[in-house]
Amino acid sequence: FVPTKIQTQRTLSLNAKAEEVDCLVIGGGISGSTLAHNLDRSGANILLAEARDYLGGNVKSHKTEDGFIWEEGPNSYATQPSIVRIACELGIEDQLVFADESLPPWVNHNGKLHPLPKGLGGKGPKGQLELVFGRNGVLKFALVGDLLSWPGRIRAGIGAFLGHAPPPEGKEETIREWVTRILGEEVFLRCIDPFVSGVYAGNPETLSMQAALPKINRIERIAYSIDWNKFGAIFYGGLKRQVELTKERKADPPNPEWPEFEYGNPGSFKEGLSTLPNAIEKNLKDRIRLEWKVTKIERSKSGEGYTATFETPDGKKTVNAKTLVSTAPAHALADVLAPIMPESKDIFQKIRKEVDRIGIYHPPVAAVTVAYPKSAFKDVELDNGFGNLQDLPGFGSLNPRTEGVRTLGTLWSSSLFPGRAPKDYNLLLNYIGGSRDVGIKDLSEEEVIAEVDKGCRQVLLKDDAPPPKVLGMKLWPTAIPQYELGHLELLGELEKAESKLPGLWVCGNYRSGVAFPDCVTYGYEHAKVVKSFLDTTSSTSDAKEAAKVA
Ligand SMILES: Cc1cc2nc3c(=O)[nH]c(=O)nc-3n(C[C@H](O)[C@H](O)[C@H](O)COP(=O)(O)OP(=O)(O)OC[C@H]3O[C@@H](n4cnc5c(N)ncnc54)[C@H](O)[C@@H]3O)c2cc1C
Ligand SMILES: C=Cc1c2[nH]c(c1C)Cc1[nH]c(c(CCC(=O)O)c1C)Cc1[nH]c(c(C)c1CCC(=O)O)Cc1[nH]c(c(C)c1C=C)C2
Repeated sequence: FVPTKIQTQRTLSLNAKAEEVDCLVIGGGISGSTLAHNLDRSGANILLAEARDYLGGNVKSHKTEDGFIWEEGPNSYATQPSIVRIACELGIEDQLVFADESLPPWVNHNGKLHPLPKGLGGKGPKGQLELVFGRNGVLKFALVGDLLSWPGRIRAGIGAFLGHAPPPEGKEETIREWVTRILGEEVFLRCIDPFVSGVYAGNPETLSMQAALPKINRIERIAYSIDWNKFGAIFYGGLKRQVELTKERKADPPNPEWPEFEYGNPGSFKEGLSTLPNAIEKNLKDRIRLEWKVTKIERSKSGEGYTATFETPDGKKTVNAKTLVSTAPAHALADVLAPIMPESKDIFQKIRKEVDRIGIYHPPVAAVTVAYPKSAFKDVELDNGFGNLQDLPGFGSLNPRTEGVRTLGTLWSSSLFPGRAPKDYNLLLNYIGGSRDVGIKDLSEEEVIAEVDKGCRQVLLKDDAPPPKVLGMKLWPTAIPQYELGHLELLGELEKAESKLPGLWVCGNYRSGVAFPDCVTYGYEHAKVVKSFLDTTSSTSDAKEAAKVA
């Protein structure tokens, strides 16, 4: 119990210190920091508040004295114009590095590595037909090296070209249901299952096809919209999607002064991905509040805008903001938003029977970086003329869940970008855990590293390889949001609740896409939305003031 008088005094002293801003951005990951950067450039008076003591969220790069550069979270991005644009604005364009796009991702099948087809990240085996879908939704026509058996290829060919069962009416499909319906079980197990691990660390039996891989799902909808489920219907959908992509690119072409880049090419910065948030931090300086954790968001007492309360190393702080954007993860929000958005608990803590979850699930993933001498790698020639495994010619390797390797996948970091390891070493970033292996969070660091070392030996190393040089092991307890069945419905509810709160937006990678470039593009696009809102409301209040004076 606090006597009313003291309570009032405390409120007054808090109010006396409250900062006033045009836009308060909560969460300093890639979404929040790029949004703050763009708003600041537009002339808005902003504040960026982040719970941790650095900007970047799950992006964190390291450099060691003995010449390794490694990442605790994401390793690369598939290049989009938004990344090149922001790098130029921040003066870090000379730090951009792009990998050789012909480096394929490999899939481990029956103890042998097979290049993953073009469109799922790789260039694919030359001169062969593919039969899978690219992430951007473009259907490629190729048969995949010897990753698929002949019956598997025939089944996929029939499904793609001659016809398949129509989508079930009124029922949302999982990724597994969608792929097996169209292309068959083998394509699912050998191509799509590892691909889903390599993006969501997820479970294709609970991920929603429509929500998690929307561009691919759209191809089928386009094909069905022309009611032509015969030879070439999906082919037509793929072509139509390709035309749409070309139009999108032509509508917003890259600035000719920017460094040249290829859409979708894997990229980073010379000293790692943290170069981006570090440059934003340097630019925004006193507009950033680190170790500020938001605990409550309310309507401002004035009735205009919002008041956010933070726990900080200097005690409780409040900020009054005309507009407020949250980019904090979904699991951090239910209580914080409750005073202003009564629906928030229903949305962010919803019991979702269809997938046996509460709210939007973020599974644990451990990122373990290890290095082995090049001589420790198997001396075997890889398929399709890519060279010897000792040179690690590729993006990385993925382990389908049927292969008995606990590690989901290994990025061949020193092959992707030059200068990441001393010349006698190969640097490997392993991801282990995810929706289908949540037990990872209960292991000790040593146990996780031992599992990763075992996986590297199963796939890449000679029997007598020395123990690894361990550079880092980071457990992300809530790593990547899962776009599972019911996700789009949940986002619909959020949109409805948000529409009742003008000038407040609840955003993040659970809404605008999980990829690093999606977050950078979001920061660019959403700044326009906020700025336009600020401009409209300030011209309305100017008009009101003018009317009063008159
Ligand atoms: C292990 C891993 C590997 C990945 N690999 C890749 C990859 O190779 N390529 C790729 O494109 N993408 C990759 N991703 C995905 C991509 O990195 C993320 O989706 C992206 O970085 C998310 O950025 P964000 O700003 O939306 O969220 P976050 O990075 O989660 O940022 C949200 C921020 O909000 C802060 N916050 C939380 N609660 C509060 C609070 N109460 N008050 C204030 N602040 C709060 C957090 O501290 C955090 O900094 C990977 C992700 C992970 C986890
Ligand atoms: C095996 C586990 C994981 C690997 N990466 C991730 C996990 C969980 C996380 C991740 N990787 C990418 C994204 C963004 C996806 C997107 O929508 O673009 C996320 C969330 C990027 C990515 N991963 C692979 C490809 C081909 C791409 C796109 C290209 C790029 O960003 O440069 C495949 C892949 N992922 C992993 C490996 C080992 C691998 C292929 C060999 C690791």
